[in-house]
Amino acid sequence: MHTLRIATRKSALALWQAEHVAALLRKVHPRLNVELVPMSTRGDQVLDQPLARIGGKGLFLKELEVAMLERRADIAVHSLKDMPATLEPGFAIGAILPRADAADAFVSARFARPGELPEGARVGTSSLRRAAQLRALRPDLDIRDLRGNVNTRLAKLDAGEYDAILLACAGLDRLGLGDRIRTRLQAPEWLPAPGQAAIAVELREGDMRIAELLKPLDDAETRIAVSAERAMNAALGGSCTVPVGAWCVVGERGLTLMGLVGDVASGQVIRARAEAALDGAAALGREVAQMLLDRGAGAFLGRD
Ligand SMILES: NCc1[nH]cc(CCC(=O)O)c1CC(=O)O
Repeated sequence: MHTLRIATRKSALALWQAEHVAALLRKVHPRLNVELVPMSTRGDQVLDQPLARIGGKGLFLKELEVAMLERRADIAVHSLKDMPATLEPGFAIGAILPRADAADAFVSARFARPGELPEGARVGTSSLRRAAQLRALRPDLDIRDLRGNVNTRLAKLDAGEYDAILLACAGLDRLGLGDRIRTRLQAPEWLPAPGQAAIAVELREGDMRIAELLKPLDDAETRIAVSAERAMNAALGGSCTVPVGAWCVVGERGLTLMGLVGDVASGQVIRARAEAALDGAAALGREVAQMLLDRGAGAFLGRD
């Protein structure tokens, strides 16, 4: 019997996502033996500095990719939003699972929505995108960095360090913590990160046997939506050190992509939106990126 090994980070959310992929693979390939290979990454170890400063998204992938190259694992499971715009050479995405709720969550014991927060209230988030959008809504708030996995962040809220925190709904829902969500912050007013709430399965490029095993897990609609969002992000420079939000709706007739670039310091947010046919995701992403640049987003991206 063949064994397929899944490299995963050790956080509760990462393990849930890897187990989810394992369960789906066992279901579509009943004779396949699927095992998890949990490991910790640089991104999990360095918790005392803002993510944007310590080198970005590749941090969460490196150890998992080394495991695949050394054949200690065959695939790796990631949150797509944590993956860089371009993968390391030799790796590819073999499947993108159907998307969960891509909204961000407003979590607080005392307040039901951002508008209810008293002046100067402390809000925790490690995401520049969330901080910029919140500042645009409420310039008076005291927005503070908040790192750590989902349970650590909730514990810091419960300990009274913050009046509210912002997280991804998908992560809370997956961990059975959806009842902590007071408001789901949704498009078009509030945009998620490109690829948020989608789970991606990475494999060694050219590994056709594994690619075939992964194919039944792929969701065409999610793949189209996130490719528009990621193309937009890539055209803007694709780094996680700038606040970029993107949300693509796949309708019967075509795609609608909304994008924004924000500035945490000034609380300014630049928005753009365009439509395209179902087969035009990548070009649509580049078009919305260009619209954002034409409206002055370059100044926020550190180039013009
Ligand atoms: N950056 C960590 C991370 N990566 C993916 C998710 C949520 C799950 C998802 O978007 O698929 C989270 C937690 C969060 O942002 O609150």
